Amino acid sequence: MEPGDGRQQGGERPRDRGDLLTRALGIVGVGLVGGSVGLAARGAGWEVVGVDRPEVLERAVDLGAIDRPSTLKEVRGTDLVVLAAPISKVTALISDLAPTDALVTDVASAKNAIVREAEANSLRFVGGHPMAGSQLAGVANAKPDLFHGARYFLTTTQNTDPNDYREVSNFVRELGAVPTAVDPEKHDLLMAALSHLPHLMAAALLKVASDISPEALSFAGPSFRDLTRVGASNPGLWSDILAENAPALGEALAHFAGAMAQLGSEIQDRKAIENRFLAAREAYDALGGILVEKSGENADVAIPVENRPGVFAEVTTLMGSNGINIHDLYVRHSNTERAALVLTLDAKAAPAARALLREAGFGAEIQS
Ligand SMILES: NC(=O)c1ccc[n+]([C@@H]2O[C@H](COP(=O)([O-])OP(=O)(O)OC[C@H]3O[C@@H](n4cnc5c(N)ncnc54)[C@H](O)[C@@H]3O)[C@@H](O)[C@H]2O)c1
Ligand SMILES: O=C(O)C(=O)C[C@]1(C(=O)O)C=C[C@@H](O)C=C1
Repeated sequence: MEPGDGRQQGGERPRDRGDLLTRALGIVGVGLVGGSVGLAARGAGWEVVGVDRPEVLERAVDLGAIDRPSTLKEVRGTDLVVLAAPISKVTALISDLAPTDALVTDVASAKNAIVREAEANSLRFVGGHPMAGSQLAGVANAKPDLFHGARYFLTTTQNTDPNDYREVSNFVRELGAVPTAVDPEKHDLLMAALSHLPHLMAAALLKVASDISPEALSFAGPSFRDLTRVGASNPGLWSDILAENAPALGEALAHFAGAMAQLGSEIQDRKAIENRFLAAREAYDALGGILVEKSGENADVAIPVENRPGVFAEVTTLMGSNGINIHDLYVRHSNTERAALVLTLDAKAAPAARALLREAGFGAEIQS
């Protein structure tokens, strides 16, 4: 798409820099996620304008998350618009933004209703959702590398234009994330189980322990902390997300209640509980770590290592001292006695890395 090709309906390009290669990005809602998009996009050469409250935009300019403040009317003339306001505001923003020929995406944590609204307004729309974030809010907590290596869902429906999908997925790669196509309904079911239910569970666990006595929480160990970290999430954001995904979350909650009741009925049956934990461990092992996009140029090398201090440094030093660049690394089975350290390397360097690792006494396999 060329800038200035007559797409603007009620909007102007933010700035005519006489440079056809400068791409203009409009971000509506410059908070934690919108600000992180802005920082990453500016780093990738986009001109970024933002729409939010004046004090937020002032801060966003100071932090380098946007080039300058803008308006909803003006962002209609940008090449790409990212809606990054709270989820309950997104459907209204879509109808306020229409009509526009700009390509529009969003970052909201539930997709079905938003995608339907965009299609009803005939927007060029590809819904988005980065699987990265934090319990913090606001542009002050935005980070340019928030999306690095993260899965980034992009919704597809029978109405999705393949060229629009390609443009948005290229943008997602520029943010450092890995695009993953998903049907909006399936996305919401997955998120109910993988994100929304865990947030509710954290709130419930914190309540159960707090109800025992006021000081109960001060006795908590690592397992309770691991399970409840997201209980400290932004309350406004989460009441919004959960309400938006209520139908799918209802299903996940019913399933969870059934699973808890089943476990409760088996507590005295040691064999049954042992089998439940064996199944749980297998499921946990399948979680993996950060996502690395596989291309013909990269290969993963999996190295079984003991869970002991210094072992990762031994491996990374071995690679570094032999001029082998590690693009990414993650650990599988991180809570067991042994772990698998997985390195992503240039495919050409993988055989040499395997030989070096084996010489140094590590098992190492190349995975395609
Ligand atoms: N926080 C996370 O971990 C996370 C991760 C992935 C996706 N998301 C999604 O990202 C979106 C934003 O979340 P966040 O964590 O960045 O929240 P945030 O509170 O940090 O930022 C939201 C921003 O939107 C602004 N805003 C509110 N109403 C607006 C409107 N009508 N027009 C323009 N701006 C408006 C607010 O002033 C604020 O600056 C949500 O839809 C959420 O579902 C969040
Ligand atoms: O890391 C966190 O704190 C998150 O909650 C991130 C998290 C999640 O994994 O559930 C939360 C909401 C987003 O929609 C995507 C990712």
